[in-house]
Amino acid sequence: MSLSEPRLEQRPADLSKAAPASAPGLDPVVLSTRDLQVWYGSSLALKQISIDIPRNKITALIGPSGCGKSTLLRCFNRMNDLINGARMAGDIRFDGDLISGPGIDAVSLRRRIGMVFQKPNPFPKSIYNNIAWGARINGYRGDMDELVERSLRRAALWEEVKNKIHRSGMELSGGQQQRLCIARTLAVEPEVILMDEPCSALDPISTARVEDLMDDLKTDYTIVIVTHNMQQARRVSDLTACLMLDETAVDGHRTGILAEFSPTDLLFTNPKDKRTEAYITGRIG
Ligand SMILES: Nc1ncnc2c1ncn2[C@@H]1O[C@H](COP(=O)(O)OP(=O)(O)OP(=O)(O)O)[C@@H](O)[C@H]1O
Repeated sequence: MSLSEPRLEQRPADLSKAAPASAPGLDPVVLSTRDLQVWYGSSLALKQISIDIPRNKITALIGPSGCGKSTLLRCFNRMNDLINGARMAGDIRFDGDLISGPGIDAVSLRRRIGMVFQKPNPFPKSIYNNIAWGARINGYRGDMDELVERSLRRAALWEEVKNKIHRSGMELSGGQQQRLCIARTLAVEPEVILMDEPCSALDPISTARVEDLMDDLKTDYTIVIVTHNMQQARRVSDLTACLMLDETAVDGHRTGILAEFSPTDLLFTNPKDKRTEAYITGRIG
């Protein structure tokens, strides 16, 4: 199936139920959902998620396993369209434009909302071509050498690879591969970078490099990161959304809900929601 052919079925949003979990403050909102629901087959994976993601901030999504963090992340650039049986209801807006409806060009959406995955996944190509390939496909007509260098510099990798730019990207360490994947994402000049547990396969030193890089990137990009690591959420994010499993679900399905969305300092020191408190103190696993 072509990436540009959305498979998700649409149902109208019941906006009356949607109480947005807005980011406090005056930051402009770049991504928002209203009463977002996602099913896999007949199983409701996410229930009534209404959230406003602010621009040029790092927003962390935390919560117990299976509460729908990755599902929510994938909604933002329509990656769930690629999953058989996935469907959603509700609104998702990007820069105010509805992106959850039919007829969305998912390829150009994913150019503007890039994604970095848990396991570094460089192409089996040279470091240079890992950057240049996507840019060429996207019709880049500028100076390719300059784009490759700029992207690698922006991802804090240039100094480590500048003398072996035509060697395979697969020869790099795991942490370097992840920064190469970030450089590849940056090369198509997205506005938002979605990161799904980007450090879970990395050692502590590589993790620290990626975290430093994220902090640097937020001046130009909005970042949404899924992490299991609460210390990481505390270290890197400005805001944290805590998803939990819906205790009222009676059909045995695991359904995720948004328990709390707050500035990270506040969420970890003075959580408003009892379930958030139970999760961050380790009483819910
Ligand atoms: N491709 C899929 N097909 C069917 N069900 C899925 C699929 N992906 C996720 N699910 C289900 O949706 C629910 C949410 O999964 P998701 O991976 O989004 O949660 P998560 O919070 O990111 O989990 P984890 O922390 O374990 O990675 C789970 O019950 C999961 O089994």
